[in-house]
Amino acid sequence: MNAPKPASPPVLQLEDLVRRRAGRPAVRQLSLTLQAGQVLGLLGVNGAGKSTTLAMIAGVLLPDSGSIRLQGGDFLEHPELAARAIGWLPEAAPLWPELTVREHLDAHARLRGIRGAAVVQARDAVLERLELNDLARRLAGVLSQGQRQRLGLACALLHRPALLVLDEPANALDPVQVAALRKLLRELASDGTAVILSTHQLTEVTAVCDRVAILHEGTLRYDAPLAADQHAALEKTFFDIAVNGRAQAA
Ligand SMILES: Nc1ncnc2c1ncn2[C@@H]1O[C@H](COP(=O)(O)OP(=O)(O)OP(=O)(O)O)[C@@H](O)[C@H]1O
Repeated sequence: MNAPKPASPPVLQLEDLVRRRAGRPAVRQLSLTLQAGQVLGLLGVNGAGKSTTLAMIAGVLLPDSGSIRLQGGDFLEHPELAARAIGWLPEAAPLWPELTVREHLDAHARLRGIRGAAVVQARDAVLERLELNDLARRLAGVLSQGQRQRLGLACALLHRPALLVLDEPANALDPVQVAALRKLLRELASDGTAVILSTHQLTEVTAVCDRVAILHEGTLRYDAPLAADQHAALEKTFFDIAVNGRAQAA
């Protein structure tokens, strides 16, 4: 008889993450696990610690203590794991104004270790997916905010990461592009990509996420699956935590 196949490790495991900023705790003892194909919405009021959490997951900010495992590997000991496994879109996509859209994608491909014909393949796929073909030769410095956001997302997706980390991804997008982003995230999730996104928009969470976590003053106060049609319940939980610091019984 064949031995049962071992289950894949979670895409992301945070254990007791702590990070102080400007001498004050920004994230406290944060633990959570994300599986392939899950879309987690990270909510919280301004200053709750969302961006700090995402920056630690993306590897651009070191935790003071705690551990981060990516696909089972210790990410803090092997930061190179992030280049392969993570696609990261910070709050404002970091772009070089003097490079074209296409040059950005080529540069990102090389940074991710993609070489030769695979560069063109990866670049063309995201140009198509993010509807950037018409802008391929345009300089990033003259793109509109929404177009910059789409280019940032294309850079994050280029190497088909196992985990996509998005800080306010719908910022500056028009309603047509918001709908396209929702569809894209659902498609990625059904292909097994894990997504963690922070947002202030509860509607974004109810539209695309199957799980929601709420941070308050750096502490994880809520983490639960989100079924369809739960917008009203989520709104109540969010405001309970934002105003009283904890969820009230239904
Ligand atoms: N660069 C920084 N230097 C010092 N303190 C910072 C810095 N960035 C954030 N902080 C502090 O860390 C805490 C958490 O901020 P963070 O940006 O993670 O929250 P957030 O939930 O993403 O907020 P927002 O919704 O406003 O973007 C806040 O108290 C903030 O003042």
